[in-house]
Amino acid sequence: MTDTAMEAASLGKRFGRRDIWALRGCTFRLPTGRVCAVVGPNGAGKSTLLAIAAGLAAPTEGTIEMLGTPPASARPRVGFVGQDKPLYPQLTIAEMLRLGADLNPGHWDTRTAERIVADGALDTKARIRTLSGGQRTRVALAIAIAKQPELLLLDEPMADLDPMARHEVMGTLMAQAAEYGTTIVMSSHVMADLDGSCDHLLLVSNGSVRLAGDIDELRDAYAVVTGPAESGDGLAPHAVVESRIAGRQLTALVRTAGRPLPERWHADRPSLEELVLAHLRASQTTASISAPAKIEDNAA
Ligand SMILES: Nc1ncnc2c1ncn2[C@@H]1O[C@H](COP(=O)(O)OP(=O)(O)OP(=O)(O)O)[C@@H](O)[C@H]1O
Repeated sequence: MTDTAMEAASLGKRFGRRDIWALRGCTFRLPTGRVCAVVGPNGAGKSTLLAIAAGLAAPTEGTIEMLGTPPASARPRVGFVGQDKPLYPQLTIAEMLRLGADLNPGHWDTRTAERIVADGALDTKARIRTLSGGQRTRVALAIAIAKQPELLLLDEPMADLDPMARHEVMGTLMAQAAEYGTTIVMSSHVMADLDGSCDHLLLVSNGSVRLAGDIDELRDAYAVVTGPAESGDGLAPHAVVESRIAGRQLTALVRTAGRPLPERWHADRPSLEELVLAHLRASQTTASISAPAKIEDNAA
């Protein structure tokens, strides 16, 4: 047994021969038993990372291990739902679930699969090709979860779901994590889906990991500070990730790492969204970072 769900070292992926990298120099470690949000703008490299983790694409350079082994050998212990929700359109839902059972002998929980489908009020006689995007997502999730994986990789699982279905599916995922200790790694653009549900963050931008670690620890290590614009120099000992001036007031995200701030500054613990947005804006104007803003949870 390993306590590491996913570990990458200098991971890189280049598509084609052009010198354009979808991922480059990604080093991080994700412990088991966590619900990890993979966040980043369009084209950041999230899907590429999840496809490599699922064993569906090979890295160009560097290494990645899933549950202590290469992705291909971890596959029986990993459930993956990609953005395109690969299902057989000509099969009915019932036939699709039976196929899932046949492909996962000894690793299949029929009741869970049927419950997740029933929660969406789906008719199991309906053919996959007649389902909406959100209904397909539900069937794909039912299959991935019924496989009883140790690790679930989900690429934007909420994208096609309406707000009520989102809430309900997130509840199913959290129950799975709590009951079986399943590690969940999911990408999303919707911070509201992630805040309060995820306890670990992997922030990817331009193919690099900008921030990684336990969300509570990250929020403790940073502060949103406000104060008079002319006293901005007083922040100098701290790493300023991003700062903005509105009128006479300066607002900044700083990495305090527990060190006290000058008294004239008002400091608040950042929300997950504030942490993410400040790092993303800073990654687009790297000049505004006065010290390395990236902290690793536990760099290998
Ligand atoms: N099969 C491919 N061939 C060539 N380039 C690719 C391929 N797949 C991805 N890319 C490129 O790699 C980069 C990262 O893409 P990726 O799909 O991983 O981003 P993403 O973070 O998942 O984006 P989104 O949030 O829009 O889904 C993009 O520039 C994309 O154009």
